[in-house]
Amino acid sequence: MGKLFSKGWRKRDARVIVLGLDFAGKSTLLYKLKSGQAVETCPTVGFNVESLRTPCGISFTLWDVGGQDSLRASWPNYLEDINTLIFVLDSTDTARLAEAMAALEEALSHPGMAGIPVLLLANKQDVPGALAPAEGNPPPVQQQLNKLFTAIQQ
Ligand SMILES: Nc1nc2c(ncn2[C@@H]2O[C@H](COP(=O)(O)OP(=O)(O)OP(=O)(O)O)[C@@H](O)[C@H]2O)c(=O)[nH]1
Ligand SMILES: [Mg+2]
Repeated sequence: MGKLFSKGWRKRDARVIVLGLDFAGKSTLLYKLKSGQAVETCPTVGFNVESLRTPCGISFTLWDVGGQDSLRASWPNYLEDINTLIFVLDSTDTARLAEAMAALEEALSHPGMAGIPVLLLANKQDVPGALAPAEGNPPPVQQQLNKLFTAIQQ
């Protein structure tokens, strides 16, 4: 341990990346976690980043990356050396569910994602008509995920 410190080693905060299609609610989540309040957002061009600390004292850096179609080509750049991926899904946007799953699949195929925990956040559950996590038989989101994880394991 002494050797590590003498070489200038320092524990860095966990790096958490938030991805998802445009309008999914990523920036809203970031600023809600940062300030505890709902803030008005604009579409993100590039990224927003904030340092956060959990109530039990764990520090982490949350990177919120723009989700517009034209920005998704840059996502791989954010997936190097990360600790967790949060993928935000707009549960009201059934028309783009397949597109969201394809974007998640693409992100998961990045070599840096091997062994990295992923949280899929089904956002906007307050909106009437939002896809519920257990809706349908099997639920549409679960169905898409099953397909996705089967494809990844092959
Ligand atoms: N009803 C409801 N609206 C939400 C929720 N989360 C976000 N929104 C709204 O969804 C819209 C888009 O939110 P953003 O946080 O800007 O979306 P984003 O994922 O950052 O979008 P990009 O930056 O374009 O990738 C805004 O009008 C938010 O107020 C939620 O949980 N419920
Ligand atoms: Mg945003």
